[in-house]
Amino acid sequence: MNELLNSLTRAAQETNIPLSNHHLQLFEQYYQCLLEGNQKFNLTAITEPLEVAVKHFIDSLTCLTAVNFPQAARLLDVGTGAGFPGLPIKIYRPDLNVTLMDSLNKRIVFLKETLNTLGLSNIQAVHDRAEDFGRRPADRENYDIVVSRAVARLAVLAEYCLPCVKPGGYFISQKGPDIEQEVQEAARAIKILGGQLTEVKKIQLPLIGDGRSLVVIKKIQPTPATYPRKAGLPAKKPIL
Ligand SMILES: C[S@@+](CC[C@H](N)C(=O)[O-])C[C@H]1O[C@@H](n2cnc3c(N)ncnc32)[C@H](O)[C@@H]1O
Repeated sequence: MNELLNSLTRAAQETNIPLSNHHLQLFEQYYQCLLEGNQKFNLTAITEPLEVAVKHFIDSLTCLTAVNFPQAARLLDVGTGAGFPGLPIKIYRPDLNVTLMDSLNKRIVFLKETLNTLGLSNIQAVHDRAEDFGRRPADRENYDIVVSRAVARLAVLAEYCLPCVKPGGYFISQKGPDIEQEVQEAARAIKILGGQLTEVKKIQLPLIGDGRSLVVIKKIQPTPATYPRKAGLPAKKPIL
């Protein structure tokens, strides 16, 4: 077995996320796309098989341990970059209807090529800014779950993501190990935008042991129509 599949299998066992041969085949294809795409699109500094298996693929799949993802749920990944965490989640759960969104078009071009290669259906890559996307009637409050990794501080990210979550749905923010201060700083934004902090789930990545946090926020009320504010404003003047 090659190094990627060997690492992925061991990491998945340790995390209690069983992977089928079909999953492994798709992850291997995705890895090849990442390596090839990296030369053209400059996608990620992480390219070693063990690191990609754990820090990209398994790290993405840990979102599935945060809340129940209902069958055929609509999932949005804000600032997906090279597809994390949305694409590994889709590989694992093909029943989900997934939208990968990013404001950088070259990442979307890469993702469209990759989705073609992997032959996945019910998944789309969309070029947009979160602030504009969240105001579109077709997308606003239309996702069961919104995920995001490494895009912005939580107070800013809440304004990017919560407007798209259906009331009753969840926003899962993937963060590093020391997140308490950032969560506190975002408390007002989360409340104003209609969210309620449910849990900060601590994760230890298998094989390498690095710590991560999943900040789980439930949407309990509709987001006021004034949010998200116009592009650039959430980052420039976060709700604090
Ligand atoms: C550091 S990368 C993280 C990519 C991926 N989520 C990951 O964890 O590997 C941040 C990504 O967020 C995107 N981004 C930043 N601000 C955004 C916004 N306002 N709307 C949509 N995408 C945004 C960037 O283009 C970039 O691809």
